[in-house]
Amino acid sequence: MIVHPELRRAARHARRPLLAATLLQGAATLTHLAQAVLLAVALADLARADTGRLPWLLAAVLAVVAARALLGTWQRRTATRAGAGVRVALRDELLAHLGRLGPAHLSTARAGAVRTTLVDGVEGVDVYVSRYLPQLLVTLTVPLPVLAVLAAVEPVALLGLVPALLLALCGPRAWDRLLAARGKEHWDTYEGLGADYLEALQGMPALRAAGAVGRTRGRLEERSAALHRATVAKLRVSLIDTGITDLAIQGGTAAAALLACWSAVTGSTTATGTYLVLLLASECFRPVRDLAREWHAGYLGASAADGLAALRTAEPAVRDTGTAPAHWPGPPEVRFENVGFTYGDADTPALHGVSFAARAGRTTAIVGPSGAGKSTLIALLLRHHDPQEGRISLDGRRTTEFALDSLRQGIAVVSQETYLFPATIADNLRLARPDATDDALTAAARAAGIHDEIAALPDGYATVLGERGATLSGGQRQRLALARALLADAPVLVLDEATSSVDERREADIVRELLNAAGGRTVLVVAHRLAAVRHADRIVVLDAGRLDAVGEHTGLVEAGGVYAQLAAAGHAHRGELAA
Ligand SMILES: Nc1ncnc2c1ncn2[C@@H]1O[C@H](COP(=O)(O)OP(=O)(O)OP(=O)(O)O)[C@@H](O)[C@H]1O
Repeated sequence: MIVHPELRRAARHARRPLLAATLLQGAATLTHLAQAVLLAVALADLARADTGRLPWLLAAVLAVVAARALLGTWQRRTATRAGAGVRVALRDELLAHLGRLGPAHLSTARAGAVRTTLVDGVEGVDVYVSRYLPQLLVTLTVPLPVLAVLAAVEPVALLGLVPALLLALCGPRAWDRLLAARGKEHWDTYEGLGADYLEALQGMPALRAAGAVGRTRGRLEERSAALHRATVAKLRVSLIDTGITDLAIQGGTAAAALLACWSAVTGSTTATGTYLVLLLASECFRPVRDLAREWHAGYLGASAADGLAALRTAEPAVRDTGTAPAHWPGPPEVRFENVGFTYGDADTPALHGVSFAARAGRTTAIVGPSGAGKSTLIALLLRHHDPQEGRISLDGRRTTEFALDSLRQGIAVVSQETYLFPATIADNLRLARPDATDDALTAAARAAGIHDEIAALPDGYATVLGERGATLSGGQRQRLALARALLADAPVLVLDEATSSVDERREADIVRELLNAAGGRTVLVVAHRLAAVRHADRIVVLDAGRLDAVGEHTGLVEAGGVYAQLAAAGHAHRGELAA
């Protein structure tokens, strides 16, 4: 008997169709009982050589069989609807929660494992709800009225049936804990294997470059073998479960038959009573047999239940308690005041006492050596985390006061990692604004310096991109992502290493064009290469999590601090490349 609080909770999403499916299942089971009663009466008549009622009885049996076929079809349809309802509601709920968890969650959880839970885990719950649960409810209720009928006909038959029923239903419970542990082990291995495969596929270029494809294949084979072992271990325990149930069913039916025969021999029961006991004894166990048949369906859902519960109850890194809409009359000023932040159990803070303002409608560049805290600053602005010290505000209002969705919609981000979906270029652009006109698409693409290349493609904006935008070069993908951000028309635009895949001269041009196109927005540009930021209205220099300086290009170079070192390193690098 497989029950899990998470599965009970999921079933609530489709209470009505589930109730209907259970009632129909019960009705279909009752047709077996009716059939048994009719056949018992017919056999008793035959034994007495009384054939007067026989045609009617046989016609009634046929009607019952037809009714069962109808009820069965109706039940399957209703159960499928219940399962689909649960599946859709559960996925909606989990996806909405994943949205609240944000990218911070995926920096600790493995994407492949989350995918397995969302796809296979939810499918498992669907099957549990649509097949196992109705049968479980029927199994717990139907044998009781059958036993009551048998008690009226031949009470002595209960001596064989009741202990056997109790053994069939309660015996396997002794193994429940072990079975649950094996199920969890199996699910964890399955989830891990899914994550391994996804990471191996996504990281194939890096694995090839490092000559590690063979080693990875070996590891995946080991993981597959571990999954096989977990499956066999699970099946071994389940065989004990099935064995006990079968033993009880066979033993109970045989005992009831023997007792019925004994009653017939001693003459304490009528012929009809004896046939009734013989046929109903078997029907008494039918729901238990049917439940055993659906066991696998139930087990799949139960194995996934812990993973689903973990994902559903995962705590987001930030609380969405703000209510203010992120709408401003003009582009807002973004202000960081004494911001301090330390990741999880890191020893040193990623940011410490950082204060500066990105002026409204202007471009502010954030530069600094690797690990200086630039990306962390942007993550805090987007509230992927909240700072432990200080405050970040937009036009004087703390980021925590805005509704999270609204805040994130108000800030368009183009990061180093662009994601393009396997769809047309136009569809990828319209992700940002579904109602954008073709002219708006072209204008954004022009500003991002990608229009001419799109127009030169045989299908232009209707070109279908490969998986993760694979049919475009890295630089083209980044510029397409830039166009998408421009189209979003958010008052704040963040370019986080957004042009790092573009060559340096092109980068400076694109950034200049972009800043023209982004006119009227507050822009924050994070870049390694200073060519991309030298024309910014203001440059913020970070070093090891602290603010080193704020100024504009010439002044900062003359001041001779970290910025001047970065500029010198850039010159040296260009020199090396030219040599
Ligand atoms: N998810 C994380 N968990 C723990 N520490 C982190 C995490 N992300 C960044 N850090 C640490 O925080 C510090 C700042 O990192 P951050 O990525 O913000 O720097 P950055 O200036 O953007 O670097 P880069 O230019 O190399 O991208 C670094 O010491 C880094 O190791």
